[in-house]
Amino acid sequence: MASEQDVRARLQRVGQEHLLRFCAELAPGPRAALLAELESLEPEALREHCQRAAAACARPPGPPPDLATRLRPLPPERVGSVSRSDSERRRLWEEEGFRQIALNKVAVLLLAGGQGTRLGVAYPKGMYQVGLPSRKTLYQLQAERIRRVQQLAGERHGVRCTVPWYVMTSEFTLGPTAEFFKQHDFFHLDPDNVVLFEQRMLPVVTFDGKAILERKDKVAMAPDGNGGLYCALADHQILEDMERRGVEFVHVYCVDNILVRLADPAFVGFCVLQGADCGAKVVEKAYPEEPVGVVCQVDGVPQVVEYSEISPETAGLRAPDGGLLYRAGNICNHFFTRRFLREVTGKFEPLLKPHVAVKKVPYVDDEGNLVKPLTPNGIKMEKFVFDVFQFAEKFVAFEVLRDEEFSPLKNADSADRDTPTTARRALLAQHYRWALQAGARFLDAHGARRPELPGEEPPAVCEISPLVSYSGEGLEAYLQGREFQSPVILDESGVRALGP
Ligand SMILES: CC(=O)N[C@H]1[C@@H](OP(=O)(O)O)O[C@H](CO)[C@@H](O)[C@@H]1O
Repeated sequence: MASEQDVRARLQRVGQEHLLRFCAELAPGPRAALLAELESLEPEALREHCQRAAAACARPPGPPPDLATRLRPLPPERVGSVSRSDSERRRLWEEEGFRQIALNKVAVLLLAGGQGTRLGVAYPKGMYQVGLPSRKTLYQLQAERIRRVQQLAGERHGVRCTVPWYVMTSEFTLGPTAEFFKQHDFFHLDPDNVVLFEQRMLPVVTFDGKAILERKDKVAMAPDGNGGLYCALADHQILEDMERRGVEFVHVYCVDNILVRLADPAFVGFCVLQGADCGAKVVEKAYPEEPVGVVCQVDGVPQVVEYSEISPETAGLRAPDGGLLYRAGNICNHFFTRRFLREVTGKFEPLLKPHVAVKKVPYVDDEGNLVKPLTPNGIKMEKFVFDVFQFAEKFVAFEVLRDEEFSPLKNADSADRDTPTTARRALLAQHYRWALQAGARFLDAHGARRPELPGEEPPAVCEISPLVSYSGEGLEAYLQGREFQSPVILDESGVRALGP
């Protein structure tokens, strides 16, 4: 290990020696930990990172002034739509997706390095359970959807097949996620097919370009954004692992959407049949200020303009049909060919521009007191996973129905939207719809039929295990013509009424 002197000299060279200002008073353990942490920061990279952060932050906030004139919606020929296509076309997409899954060519990759700050929990978001009757967590729902889609593809093609699950974690989420998966026996997936890997962390920087100490013995670090994926793929030889397994197509998604369809055969099939190397699932934006990125074109090149980087005027523009002009809302579900990912990691990654997020970051002041700032004081630099769309040879978007596929968990229940309550409702409303379509009827406590028009809360609670149905299929056998008293759970062992 390098001596304090060496570390100090390196930091002095790049104007960051303040990071050692409490070193002398630390006990040997914390002191060694701090020196090890500082030694791992390459001085020139640290200098560049800090300067870049301060410079980026000094630029006027908001979108570049000419962005609005360079922006266009995606041309219709690049967009496939579930609602605007006939059932035969949808069947063809799905069939192709299942075929690729059965050939073991499809993997899913979860972006799970985030800290869940808005949700207000200290553990990984995937471990959150939104209060479903089954108490299942997001991770469990996802694992079970993988199992089901493997089973469906396998049955169609008379094979056993695997959809490997790659999980990108960060320093914050790796330990607890690995532990949680073990505790739950990988939700009955083969642990060999669940690959956890870690994204990089970057120092958080003050407005004048100094890395922040969050404790006397620790630099404030933050994950490098979900676009840290591309460095992490290279750091951990994930593409080589995919190649060994014969994976050609990767469905990348973020952890917080309770309705996410892992390895969605329709989406995968659509992208494959289009010959796309890169694709994004979108839903129609609900309202101009909705915090979702818009998938569009800038100077004719496909891109996502993030909600934090679009002006309210542009977001509110209307198309001739009265809908939003920029209506393709990004739901963080992306399709990539392995070949494209290889190109990105090998060639394009350094061209991705980091985005600036200004946050309140706890720090130690010059006297060594821990301060929780009331106003933002720290710059986090993050790359965005979708910033690679510009490099695609053929980019396509796939529009799906919000009620069926998008209900993200972003905020605590004190907020109006995207909360545990809205996520739970969205899932239960979907399952209620599926049950009705499959011919179930629900009775109230007095044996009377419940009205069948879902309001905010579905009129009956019916939770369907992903192991029974992935997207509403196969339910008639259990439900056709049967009457149930709410609440009901339908899992592998059949329909189970829950006690009062
Ligand atoms: C960098 C990135 O991927 N941003 C995504 C992602 O944003 P969050 O800041 O994680 O909420 O999820 C949104 C959908 O839930 C999507 O609309 C947005 O574009």
